[in-house]
Amino acid sequence: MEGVDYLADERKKAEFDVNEMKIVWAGSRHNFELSDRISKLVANDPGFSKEGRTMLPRKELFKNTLRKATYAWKRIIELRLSEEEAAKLRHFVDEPAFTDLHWGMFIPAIKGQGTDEQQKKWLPLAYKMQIIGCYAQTELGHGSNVQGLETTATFDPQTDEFVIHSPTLTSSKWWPGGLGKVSTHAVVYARLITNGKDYGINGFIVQLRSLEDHKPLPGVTVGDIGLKFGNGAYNTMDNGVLRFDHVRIPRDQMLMRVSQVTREGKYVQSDVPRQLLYGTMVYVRQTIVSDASNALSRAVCIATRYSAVRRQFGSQNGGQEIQVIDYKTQQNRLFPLLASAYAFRFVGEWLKWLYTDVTQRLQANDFSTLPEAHACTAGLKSLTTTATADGIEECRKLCGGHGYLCSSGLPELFAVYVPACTYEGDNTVLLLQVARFLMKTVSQLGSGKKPVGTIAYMGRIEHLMQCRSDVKQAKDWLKPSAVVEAFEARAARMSVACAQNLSKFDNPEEGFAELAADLAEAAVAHCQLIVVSKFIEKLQQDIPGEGVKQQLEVLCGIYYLFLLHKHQGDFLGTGYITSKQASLANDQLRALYSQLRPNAISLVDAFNYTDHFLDSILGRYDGNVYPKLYEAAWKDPLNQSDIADGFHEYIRPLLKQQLRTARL
Ligand SMILES: CCCCCCCCCCCCCCCC(=O)SCCNC(=O)CCNC(=O)[C@H](O)C(C)(C)COP(=O)(O)OP(=O)(O)OC[C@H]1O[C@@H](n2cnc3c(N)ncnc32)[C@H](O)[C@@H]1OP(=O)(O)O
Ligand SMILES: Cc1cc2nc3c(=O)[nH]c(=O)nc-3n(C[C@H](O)[C@H](O)[C@H](O)COP(=O)(O)OP(=O)(O)OC[C@H]3O[C@@H](n4cnc5c(N)ncnc54)[C@H](O)[C@@H]3O)c2cc1C
Repeated sequence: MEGVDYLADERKKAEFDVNEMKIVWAGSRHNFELSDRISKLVANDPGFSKEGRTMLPRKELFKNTLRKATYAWKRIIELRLSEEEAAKLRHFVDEPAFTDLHWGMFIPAIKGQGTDEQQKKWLPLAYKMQIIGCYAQTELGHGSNVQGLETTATFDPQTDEFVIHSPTLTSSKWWPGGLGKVSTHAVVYARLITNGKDYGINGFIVQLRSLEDHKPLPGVTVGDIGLKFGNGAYNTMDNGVLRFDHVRIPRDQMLMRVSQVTREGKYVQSDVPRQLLYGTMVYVRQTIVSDASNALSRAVCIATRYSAVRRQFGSQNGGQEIQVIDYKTQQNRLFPLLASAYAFRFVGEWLKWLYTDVTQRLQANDFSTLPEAHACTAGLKSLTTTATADGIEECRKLCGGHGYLCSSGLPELFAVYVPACTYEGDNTVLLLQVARFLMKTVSQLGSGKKPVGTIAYMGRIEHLMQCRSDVKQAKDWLKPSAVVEAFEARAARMSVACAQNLSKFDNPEEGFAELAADLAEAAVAHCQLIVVSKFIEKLQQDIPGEGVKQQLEVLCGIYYLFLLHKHQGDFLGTGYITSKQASLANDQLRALYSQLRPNAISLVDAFNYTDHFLDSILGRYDGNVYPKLYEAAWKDPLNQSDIADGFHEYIRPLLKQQLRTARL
């Protein structure tokens, strides 16, 4: 029945002010009002309908994305939206498109690595979308190993130009989003060669297509790399292949903030560290961490609502069966994901602050916090995307058979999200970057250099190596100091153990390679400590709204106790807790699940998602699942006729043959 709220009883159980929680989730009242207004604007505009998206063949799907992206731009201009509003609008349109890379990587690369003059020349064109750009770094042969890229940019002093060339098959650019069919320009990463010397990787702005007829320029070969995982999903994006045959560009299209080539061909390294070349990746990793909570909360919202609607077993005296959300096993799989969505939200907020801080310092030529910013963005990108991709898949399973239907929204969400574990740095490769940072920190302990920021706990290494948990009863696990010390001691001990093992090798690089799996685990422990600490710090702020802080305390407890339970081996193995204390943690975790249960639906309502954005029958706000699933099935193209296409060619002859066989 339309208009009935099947989840109304659940909503009545809430023990907190949902509207205030919406503001906490959004980060501020301003952010809430912005998201609320723009998400409704998109949801109410038929131009942004998602109807039938997963059924479209690739060419139509892609054209539909072009239409939507152009329509979004038209609305942005008509409504005179600010940059912030426009970004929100693209987010709620919810379809990966070339515009993600244009706004998310091409423009930031020019901003971060271009000189003032280069920014003045290129940014206005890009802001008006008079040129469309992408970020062309990865090649067929190398992605993670950026220093191994093979494309060359050789300076020709005769003409004051760079010659961009793809010398081998493996040097073909491969993967850049927006490259295949749309971009007119790219920031291309290539080996800078001048006076016969190779100075390593640098960025260059290269025009790829004519601004008149969109044909590839002479010497440029460009196309799409082919169909990717999942129906619809990331296939709305034209990830591309690109080859250069001695393509010439003016010298001033080398991005020259980090290093320059003079008119005479002299290479000049400015006092800016070379690592700034990787700055766009630091920026995007930070945005990916914020985005993880968006994706995970979507999946959790769907699975939580459906778990309250769905009933199986346990009917007594002809009464209703049990809501599957009341099974402790369901809670043990679902509630930690709900808690993780909130945890990632807050750590994302903090990371944004850290990134803004490091950017301001860089502008003032203070590069001291760059290594920590790199370690935090790399590590948290790895941690949150791995947990989110796994979490979306778990939510699909939590929805049983119906979760496997595209109309649940979960298969597409998973297919769109899962490459986040690979793009912008493979998650294992990134953990090893964190491990290098940790090993460097441990090796410098005692040198007088005081560890600061997220690594400050290492400054108390002597205490952390020998302290023991003083938890005596389950509720002691609710004390923030007990928890932070547990996570600090675990991370510190795992790092020190790795450092001790490394010191047994004559060649440190050989040791690092041999111990890589242990090092990655130490990096995970360090990153989990960051997330837990930032959640606890959030709770120390003044949080208005009846019951809001209490709910966040429950979520925070579930987040860290679930981690403690899952990684019990680390905590026990490093000797910080006893098995009795581990078991008390588990008792407390179960108690928290019971506290969360009546609030579960309202906690996902606090995400404030429209049905358009969720795009899930199982996650509908009103819980009206069964009639809508039934209705949707009949919209499948297979159901356009009672008799299937192909009946006369294939089914009928088969049946006839069986008839003949039967007669024999
Ligand atoms: C449904 C709706 C859809 C919308 C939703 C939108 C979502 C949002 C869109 C996203 C859409 C996808 C967009 C994908 C776009 C790509 O995927 S672009 C390509 C990204 N590629 C990568 O990330 C490659 C990964 N590899 C790397 O980052 C580096 O090469 C590695 C692994 C760090 C190795 O670097 P290396 O220089 O070879 O080696 P290393 O000696 O380890 O490092 C040298 C020094 O630099 C430092 N360093 C390394 N990296 C950095 C750095 N980044 N910063 C600072 N220092 C660094 C090291 O710490 C080291 O320092 P020291 O110890 O010497 O002091
Ligand atoms: C959907 C999508 C969009 C993308 N968009 C862009 C884009 O816009 N622009 C762009 O330039 N690129 C883009 N990429 C490319 C992406 O950045 C790379 O694929 C990514 O950086 C991983 O590199 P790789 O493919 O070389 O993986 P590989 O490094 O080949 O990884 C293969 C395996 O080897 C392991 N491995 C590699 N090195 C090490 C090591 N040192 N130690 C231990 N294990 C290791 C990895 O963990 C992994 O399991 C995109 C990729 C995808 C999937």
